[in-house]
Amino acid sequence: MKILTAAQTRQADAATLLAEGITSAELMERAATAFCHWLQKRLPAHSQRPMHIFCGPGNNGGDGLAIARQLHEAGYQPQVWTLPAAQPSADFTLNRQRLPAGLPCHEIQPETLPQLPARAVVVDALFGTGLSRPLTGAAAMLVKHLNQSEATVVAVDMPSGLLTDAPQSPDSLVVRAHYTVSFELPKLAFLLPQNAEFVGQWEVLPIHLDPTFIHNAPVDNYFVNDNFIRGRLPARNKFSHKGTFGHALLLAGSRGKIGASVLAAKACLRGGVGLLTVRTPAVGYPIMQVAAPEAMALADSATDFVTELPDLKPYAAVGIGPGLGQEHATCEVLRQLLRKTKVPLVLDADALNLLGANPSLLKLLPRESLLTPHPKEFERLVGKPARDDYHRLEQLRTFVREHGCYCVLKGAYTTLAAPDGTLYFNSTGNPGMATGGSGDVLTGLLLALRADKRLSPLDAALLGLYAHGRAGDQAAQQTGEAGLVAGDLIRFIGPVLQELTTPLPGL
Ligand SMILES: NC(=O)C1=CN([C@@H]2O[C@H](COP(=O)(O)OP(=O)(O)OC[C@H]3O[C@@H](n4cnc5c(N)ncnc54)[C@H](OP(=O)(O)O)[C@@H]3O)[C@@H](O)[C@H]2O)[C@@H](O)CC1
Ligand SMILES: [K+]
Repeated sequence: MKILTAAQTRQADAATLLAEGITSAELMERAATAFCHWLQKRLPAHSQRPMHIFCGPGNNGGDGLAIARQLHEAGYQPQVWTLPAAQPSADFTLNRQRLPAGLPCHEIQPETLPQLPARAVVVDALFGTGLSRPLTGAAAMLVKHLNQSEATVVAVDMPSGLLTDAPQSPDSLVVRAHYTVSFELPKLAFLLPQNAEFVGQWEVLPIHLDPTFIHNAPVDNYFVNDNFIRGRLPARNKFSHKGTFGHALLLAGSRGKIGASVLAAKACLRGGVGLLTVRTPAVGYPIMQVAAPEAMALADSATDFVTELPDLKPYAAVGIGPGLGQEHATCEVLRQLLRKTKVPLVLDADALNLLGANPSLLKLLPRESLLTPHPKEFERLVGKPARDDYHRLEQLRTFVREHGCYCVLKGAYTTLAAPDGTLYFNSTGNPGMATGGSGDVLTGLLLALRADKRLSPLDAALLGLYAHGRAGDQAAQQTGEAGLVAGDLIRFIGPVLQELTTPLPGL
């Protein structure tokens, strides 16, 4: 799914009117109907909860007025509140005129703000994608009032006050919505942690914007949902052999952190790798042999950490990092690996910390390497903290362009950056996965997919992120989010990959 900017959303709106020969009021009606269906499914008219619909002067407010009329027709008893405005939009004015006589509509004044008890439902249709500056005056006062109330707040398209694809100044007022019901495509603002308190739980409803416009729109950001992933994982050919799926090498583990290497190894095996060899410090050798008998273990001559790089000839891909430690000798192994490898690399955890601490190593990074930092590791890699989440995304784009690599920034919407700077926001996963070892599982899975000769680097990375999150979602259904441990993810990898495998075309 593409993520359009606010300006592109306006263009998509115009293109749809042209392509379908409809008026903007008709498209607004479509959006309002989609919203009302969403609400009606969750809140029946007979619930009798007080409902207040707050409308701004533009088309977001127009949506609010159309929503009010449709809900009124469906048996709800909403009250409408409009902001005083010199020049409301044409579709606002039209829908204002269309309000039935029996539907109360008030202009908002400081002294006439309604009481909003906990039972009340607020529909926030003040501002959407057309917001152009911070809220002031009556709008600011109203948003403060909404945020102080205990009512349930549902935002139309955007929580009012939030910009679609740029940061607003830190002291800006923004509606804290419990739900944001948006149209057609997700907005960048929904995917960033700093906006979570405003956006709440979000959903996008189709309103059938012009598919040709969307198809041709150049974008920097994608949302990776099921549709986007389908078709990327080919079915296994009956005559395929171990070589097709590659022989992977994993360099991982140190005393006290052999578990990380075991988790990564098991995930790699379940990710479908042909063969797996694990370089482990001697202390990990018997553990690996027992815990993952399908993997071959190569014991290092050092007891506690990895000090030797094996001959790289047999391998289709190399993963390094989980539980590795940051000993000087291990750092030298990483340096040699970066110098010598001719196959794809997956770098995680301490491998990234070593890169961050030794910038000369970064210069050796082979093109198309795949790095999987969490925000703190990423900060160490780039050497300075981000001002905010938008700045972090810019840092990410700059980093991958500079190093010609793929970088996975782990978080609620784990973000893959491709070497050209395009960002892909993953949709799967849950907070239960914020637990030790979850990243090691991801590294193992990505290693398996990078060793699979049938997959492009981009497809391998996208599939890995998506399948990892989906395995987490399936595991959490059984364990609950709090009870989820990283090892639970592993047994869901196989079934999830099976689900994502492209079936034969139907007859
Ligand atoms: N695109 C689509 O596909 C579809 C879009 N639809 C809906 O349209 C919405 C976008 O509508 P929109 O463009 O009219 O913008 P909107 O957010 O209502 O605000 C603009 C108005 O507010 C004003 N204003 C701005 N900031 C302000 C401030 N801080 N304080 C005070 N005023 C401020 C601004 O004035 P100006 O900046 O011109 O001075 C202008 O008057 C979109 O979110 C969705 O809900 C659906 O109906 C159908 C499909
Ligand atoms: K809104």
